[in-house]
Amino acid sequence: MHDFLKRLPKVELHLHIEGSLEPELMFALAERNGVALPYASVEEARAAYDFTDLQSFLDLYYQGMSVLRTAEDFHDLAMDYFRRAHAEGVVHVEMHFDPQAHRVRGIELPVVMEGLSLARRHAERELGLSTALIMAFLRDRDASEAMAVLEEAAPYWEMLDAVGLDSAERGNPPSKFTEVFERAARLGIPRVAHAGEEGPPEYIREALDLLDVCRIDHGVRCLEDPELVARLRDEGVVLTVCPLSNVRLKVVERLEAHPLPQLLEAGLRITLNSDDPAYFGGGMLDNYLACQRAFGWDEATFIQLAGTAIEAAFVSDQRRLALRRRLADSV
Ligand code: HPA
Ligand SMILES: [Zn+2]
Repeated sequence: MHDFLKRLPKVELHLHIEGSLEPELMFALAERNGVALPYASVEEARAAYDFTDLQSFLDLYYQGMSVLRTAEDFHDLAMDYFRRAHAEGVVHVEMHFDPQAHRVRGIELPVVMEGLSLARRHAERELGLSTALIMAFLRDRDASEAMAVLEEAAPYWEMLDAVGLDSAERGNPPSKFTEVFERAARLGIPRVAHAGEEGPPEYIREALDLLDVCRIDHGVRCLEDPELVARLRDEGVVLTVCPLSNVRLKVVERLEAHPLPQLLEAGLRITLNSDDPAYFGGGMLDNYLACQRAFGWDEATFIQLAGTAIEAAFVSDQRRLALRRRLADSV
């Protein structure tokens, strides 16, 4: 099964590129940029990744990215991840990035865009890995700031495959960002949002009704609301589920207790993703393998999951056909 899951062409729809920063690269960039870290060693950093909830993770996540200062840093960050992903059979990556988390530390959007854009071109050329870019707004900051970032991104609108919504969910409902997402819609930019990770099912409804999203990131708490589940199924809304993330952030107690089997049983369109692989104990292959161990899924189930991700990806018709063919050829 390991060989099959490694070979399976996997498409990742939910990844925070800043959350792919492994402690080794964090230390290398800290040295390159003269940034002090609160850890004495790579091992100490890893040992600190012991989270009680989403906020306890976000505190370390925002601290970790302090080493990212130049376009080269962002390029190296993304290429480091793309190489690892490619090595484990990932063929397409859609990455969220958090411009506000960089702007508050004096790193402006053009620096981030230059580094990530270069890495995307390198990944395509060197690895045959296609990528998409999702500019995320931090929901625990003001909507006016998100709007300002969207306007500031005008030179890059055509490079954005979508805008997203992440960071601390509780107390920050999607409705806070209705105007920002309406503006993105008028610009023709697709929309996704984190909802129903720690927040209630109502946030998933709001994301659909007010933000007009085409995918829900996480969404696992939908099961608390049978009517919502029926709607998600009828409308074919794709959920980007992150199994190891949910365990590490204590959304579920352990993977065996994760509602993934119920979500599939309910007829929902489910995908598997790594979220923040450097912090949550593994990348795409680790997530697939962990699900195999926890749920005993057969090959057909993984082919279905990988296929759903291909159908929901922000890719051209031509690329989607190529990905479908890769999937068919791999099994
Ligand atoms: O898992 C997450 N949830 C919400 N916001 C995030 N930002 C990075 N990772 C996450
Ligand atoms: Zn996420």
